[in-house]
Amino acid sequence: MAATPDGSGPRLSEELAEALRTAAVLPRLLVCLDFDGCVAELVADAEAARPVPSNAEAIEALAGQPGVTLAYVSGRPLQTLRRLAQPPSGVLLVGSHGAEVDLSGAGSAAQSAAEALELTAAQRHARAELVEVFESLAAEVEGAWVEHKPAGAGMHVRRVSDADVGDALLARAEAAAGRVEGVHVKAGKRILEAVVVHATKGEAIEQLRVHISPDAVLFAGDDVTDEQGFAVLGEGDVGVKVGEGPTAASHRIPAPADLAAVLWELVRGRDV
Ligand SMILES: O=P(O)(O)OC[C@H]1O[C@H](O[C@H]2O[C@H](CO)[C@@H](O)[C@H](O)[C@H]2O)[C@H](O)[C@@H](O)[C@@H]1O
Repeated sequence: MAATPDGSGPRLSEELAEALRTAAVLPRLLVCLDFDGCVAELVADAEAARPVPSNAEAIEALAGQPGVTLAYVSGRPLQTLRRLAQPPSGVLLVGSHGAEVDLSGAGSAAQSAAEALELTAAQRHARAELVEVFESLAAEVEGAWVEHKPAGAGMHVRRVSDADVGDALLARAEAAAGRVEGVHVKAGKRILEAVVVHATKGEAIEQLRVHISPDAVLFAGDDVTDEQGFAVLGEGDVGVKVGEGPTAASHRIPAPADLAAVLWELVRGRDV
């Protein structure tokens, strides 16, 4: 059953509901959301990922609240994030784990080429080498594919039928990326990303905090890279880990379908 504006549907822990009610009444609230595995379910075809409909509805409602700023903080390239998430206007966008930022709040409206990530000659060279090496490794394993990203490349193995074969490919990709100068590696869910620009979700959230000056920050995410986001949260902030696994987040919900209940709790809290 999907979460609804009146609070029926999935139930949150009392601790999380209380933390949300406390945050909801503050004058300025910054709500940062990871995309894949948080707003959208994880799917085999990365291009098919879309917000869970009840999450999209709650995001629309929360984004329209005075004093609330919503931001997607994602590993997706900015343009892909905009196309797949279809954010309402006013929503800020952070892509490529923080390497790409759109603070215009233009929502899903198309942006100019001016926002393209600028790489140095050395970074361009390293990125090209990464893409080439990853493509040749992926060609050896059925189902593996390489996502070409502005700051690097991602080796995907979700479609590799044998998990051990996928894991072995991720290990080979990590070793190969380690041999390319200036490359940072990020492990994710059935993906190994290698990037030529240093950026973390923690730094991105701190940048948004300076930009917005909120009284509290909520960050929800599901992946290993989201832990750097949870790490920069402080007293009065709310961290929500989606799904299982170790986390520094103070609260947890079982799945992306439960995120709407979190967002509606904030909407209701601001209405009182
Ligand atoms: O920070 P996020 O918004 O969570 O983005 C992280 C990566 O998400 C995408 O990959 C993941 O989702 C895919 C679609 O569900 C799934 O097929 C894949 O296995 C996951 O790792 C995306 O493709 C990456 O570029 C993002 O960095």
